[in-house]
Amino acid sequence: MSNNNPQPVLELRNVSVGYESARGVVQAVRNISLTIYPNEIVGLIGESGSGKSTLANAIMHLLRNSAFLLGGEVIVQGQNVYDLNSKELKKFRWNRMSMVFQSAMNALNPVLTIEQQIADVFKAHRPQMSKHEIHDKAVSLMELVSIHPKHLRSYPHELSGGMRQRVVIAIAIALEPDLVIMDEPTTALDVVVQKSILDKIKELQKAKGFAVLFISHDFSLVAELAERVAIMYAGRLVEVTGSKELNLETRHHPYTEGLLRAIPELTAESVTIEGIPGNPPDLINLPSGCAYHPRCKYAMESCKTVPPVEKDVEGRLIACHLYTEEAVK
Ligand SMILES: Nc1ncnc2c1ncn2[C@@H]1O[C@H](COP(=O)(O)OP(=O)(O)OP(=O)(O)O)[C@@H](O)[C@H]1O
Ligand code: NI
Repeated sequence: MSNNNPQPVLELRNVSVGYESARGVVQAVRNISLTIYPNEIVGLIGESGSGKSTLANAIMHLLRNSAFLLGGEVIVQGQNVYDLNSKELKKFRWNRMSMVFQSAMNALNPVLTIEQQIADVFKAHRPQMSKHEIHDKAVSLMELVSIHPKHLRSYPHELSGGMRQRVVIAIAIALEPDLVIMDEPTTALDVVVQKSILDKIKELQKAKGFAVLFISHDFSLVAELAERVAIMYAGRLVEVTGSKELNLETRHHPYTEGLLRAIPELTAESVTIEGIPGNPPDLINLPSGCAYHPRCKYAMESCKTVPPVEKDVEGRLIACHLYTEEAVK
């Protein structure tokens, strides 16, 4: 890697997260390392339960209740997030990094107008701003996400799902953070609205220059939006690839390949969905070796015993014995 690479916006170094449970510690995130540079949109995908939201909460230092950081470092703009005290953390969040939570559009406060909810962000983080300045900011934020400013006086229930989601995105970028994590921001919306929100995210990202970690379980959506895609299985990253390479002509991790085969082929005359046989594993009792081996059609002896480490395969990072020298021998 060259020396003139800019400082990463986000650096995850061997991040692991656990949940205390009656059955023991559920290790939902295992040893994840990932770097995101300024202006990048990186997708994070994986089946339900693979640990995507847990990782997002860990980045925001918002692990709650039974969840805790088991190990590793989260570095945002050069700052280790876990070195901040709670006062510093409050400042850091929303100013430097923000998050659009899973089903956030239903989390807007039903008894406050949109303007009150936008204003709350500025009141909390920019106490020196006057009411007039805050109002002007609220108007320009609404314009930024293409909602008529008259809706500042509306209550959430008076807006469509797509508009509410735009409001939530406006709030997330209100303080111009460097990193915005979006956890399934379009899942509950119909395809047309989804598309318009994706276009809006791209447009805002270009205009404001923040980096995005975009979480989804929809491969085609992520491939369209992100330049790079990280694929998660049972708490681990199994592959990090350029989205242009997300096709079956390129060699991938078998899990990535399975996900790609599961996408309906829209260009073909008939729609075929292969799907991946088997179920996601029990995180307390993970299969030995590579956690994917019981579902993998290429599984070899070594896959049952030796956990694969990430290897550079033609510019992609893949953790699979198919690509390690040991297996090639
Ligand atoms: N409070 C909890 N206690 C114990 N285990 C939990 C708890 N919350 C989540 N988990 C475990 O952590 C794993 C990861 O959950 P997480 O919500 O991060 O997955 P996800 O990839 O975001 O899934 P989805 O696509 O459904 O949002 C789950 O498989 C679940 O078993
Ligand atoms: Ni989730």
